[in-house]
Amino acid sequence: MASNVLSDARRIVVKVGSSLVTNEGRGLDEAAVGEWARQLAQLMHGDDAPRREVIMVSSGAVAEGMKRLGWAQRPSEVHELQAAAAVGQMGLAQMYETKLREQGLGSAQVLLTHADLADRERYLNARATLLALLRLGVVPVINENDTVVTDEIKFGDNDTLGALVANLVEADALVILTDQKGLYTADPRRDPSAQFVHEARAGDVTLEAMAGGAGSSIGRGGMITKILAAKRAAGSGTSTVIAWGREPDVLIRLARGEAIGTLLVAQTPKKQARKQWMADHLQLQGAVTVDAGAVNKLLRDGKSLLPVGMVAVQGDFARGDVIAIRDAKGLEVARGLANYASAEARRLCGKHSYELEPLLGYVAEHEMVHRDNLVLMTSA
Ligand SMILES: Nc1ncnc2c1ncn2[C@@H]1O[C@H](COP(=O)(O)OP(=O)(O)O)[C@@H](O)[C@H]1O
Ligand SMILES: N[C@@H](CCC(=O)OP(=O)(O)O)C(=O)O
Repeated sequence: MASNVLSDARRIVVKVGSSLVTNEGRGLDEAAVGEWARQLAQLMHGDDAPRREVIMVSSGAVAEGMKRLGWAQRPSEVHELQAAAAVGQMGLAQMYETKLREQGLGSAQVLLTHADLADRERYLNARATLLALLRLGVVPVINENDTVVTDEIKFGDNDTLGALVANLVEADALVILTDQKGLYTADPRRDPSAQFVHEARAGDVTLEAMAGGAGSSIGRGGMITKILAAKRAAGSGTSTVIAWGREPDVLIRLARGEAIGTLLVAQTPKKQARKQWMADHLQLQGAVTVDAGAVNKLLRDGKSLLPVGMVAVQGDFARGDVIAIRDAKGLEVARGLANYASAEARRLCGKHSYELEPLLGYVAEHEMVHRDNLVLMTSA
């Protein structure tokens, strides 16, 4: 049904997991990376098909660092993990550089944190740099900047990072290569009767119930983060394929339209880029709780959020920060740029527009969040 998703894709993000890259933690799998590099070269310079732009998102720094440091057990101490990532990332970068160069391709290492993408200026900077690299025919090889991340600024897993990168560059497809053939109705390591899922809609909540955590001690996210990544990527119109990284010619065959792996088709309308940026914030500075009338105005009428509909304010945020808008049950119905800082917002709860100036001594805007700066996170 949707076999043209990959064959039509011009800009592709390929994410590879730790267990593939490091041979289940035994050490960098140069042959596998060499294989992907060969396929990338064919996709990028192929004579038989339109040329593609490819970005790699590669895990494996922690697993490779542990191997190089002689650690059998994943450390629980965060700075040890970060040290392992710093050691392993050297090996990863070196290997990609060598294997891509053997294919006549340039490569570039890009290490990101969530804080880089949450800040609008740095986000636009990262986007411009990645697009410049693609124009130059260079393959960006991206990983999380594990050495400096704290809980507040981390993506957590590279499936999420892959989706955010796909949104950042408005990729046509996200290919997640892993150690399984794709998604099964249950974790095939635990349930031998699990059925293979060939195709589904990205964002279908029934998929989340099928997907479990990581099957090995090497991977981080497991299948659930891949399913959620597909849902996230669908926001920018990106469809996702989850496939086995050792499938012969996997990338080339996918690009030819062959149905391998699990295809998760993006069907949600593409969000405007700036709204997608807001939707992709993994951590927010704060939130406002609004009444049922305000929820209706936002979801059904596409209106701005006015202070009169606000009931409570949570967190500590500044004007211009992205904040969540929650209903009385705590469900995030929308998010957007705050026109007032949290201290002022607390004073504005339930107030009509004509009350704002006497209360504050000035009026910046009548809306707490203007509809142009607002993205819905749920449907009516
Ligand atoms: N429904 C499912 N279908 C396929 N794999 C699943 C499912 N639920 C859990 N898994 C597990 O997810 C693992 C892949 O995730 P992970 O180990 O994080 O890999 P990667 O390092 O490639 O990101 C598989 O090896 C499998 O055991
Ligand atoms: N940034 C980490 C990747 C963590 C991660 O998400 O791993 P995986 O589930 O194998 O994709 C690393 O390079 O070790």
